[in-house]
Amino acid sequence: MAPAAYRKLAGLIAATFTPFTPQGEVNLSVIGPYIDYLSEQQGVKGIFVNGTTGESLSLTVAERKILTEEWCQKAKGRMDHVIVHVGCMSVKDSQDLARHAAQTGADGIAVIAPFFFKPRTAEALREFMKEVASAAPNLPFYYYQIPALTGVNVHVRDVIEGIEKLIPSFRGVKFSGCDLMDFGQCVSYCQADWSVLYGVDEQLLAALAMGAHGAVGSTYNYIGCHVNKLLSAFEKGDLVQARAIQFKMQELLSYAMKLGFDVGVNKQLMAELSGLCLGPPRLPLMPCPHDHAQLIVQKYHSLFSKR
Ligand SMILES: CC(=O)N[C@H](C=O)[C@@H](O)[C@H](O)[C@H](O)CO
Ligand SMILES: CC(=O)C(=O)O
Repeated sequence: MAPAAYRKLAGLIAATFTPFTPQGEVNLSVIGPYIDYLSEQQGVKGIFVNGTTGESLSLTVAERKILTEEWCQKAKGRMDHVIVHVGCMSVKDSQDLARHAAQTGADGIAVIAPFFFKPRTAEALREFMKEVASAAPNLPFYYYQIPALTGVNVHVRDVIEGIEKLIPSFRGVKFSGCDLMDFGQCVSYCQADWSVLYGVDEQLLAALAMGAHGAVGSTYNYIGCHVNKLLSAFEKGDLVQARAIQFKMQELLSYAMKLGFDVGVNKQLMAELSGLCLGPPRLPLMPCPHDHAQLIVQKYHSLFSKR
């Protein structure tokens, strides 16, 4: 049964960073200003919290809960969607987080595949997700495929086969892989109220051509305003303009990747561009040296003139 307030996910969704104090504790006070920044400076109206970018697998369950509460509360009336990632290695922890997200008023939940004991088949993965979804049966549920990090490479098209019968709250996929054939097959299979969202920011345009309904990614935290222009150019059929923006994103990211680009560097980049105090990443990620982030900031400004 679809919840009364269900709105199909679309457009740009920023995968948020988790703010820490300089000592490495969760810093809730940054979340209000963070939402202001996304909404006012980037024109971003959706957030995906406690995901990869949010270092969720390095957080405790208790930390994930207080973060969910703060993001949901501060997003009220400001964001169209708050999706909470609740994936854990333990199905019990995931259920606990799913239940909590429902009580907190999240608009949806997502899970990655567990990756210590990996599901070896689509069926095992579906069963895991069914258990999690059943703890929050009225909350839209999304599968989050990110094979580069989980090592779970089951085709998403196989995962979603008949999934609506097993998980009535299933509403789509966040696809952070590069296999555009699998992606296209998901779009082609998906039901009218599902969303298939793409998560490899540097090749979003290809996924839009394949029918993506929207995008979830880390870079929309700081290039959301430009990528919104990419989306409208694509909608108008102006591929030349859409490509020009995509190529700039690619230039920024390939430059960053050559220097070394992980969530710690990405977090520092966001901090420098937004002025928000996001603090260091948590171990095993290492803090990003200031001059490293500065080089990427300079590249950003040379590619995207300030608005
Ligand atoms: C591995 C990873 O973090 N993927 C993110 C989303 O899933 C992306 O948003 C990337 O950060 C982005 O595409 C830059 O490579
Ligand atoms: C990028 C993304 O979606 C995540 O951080 O989970």
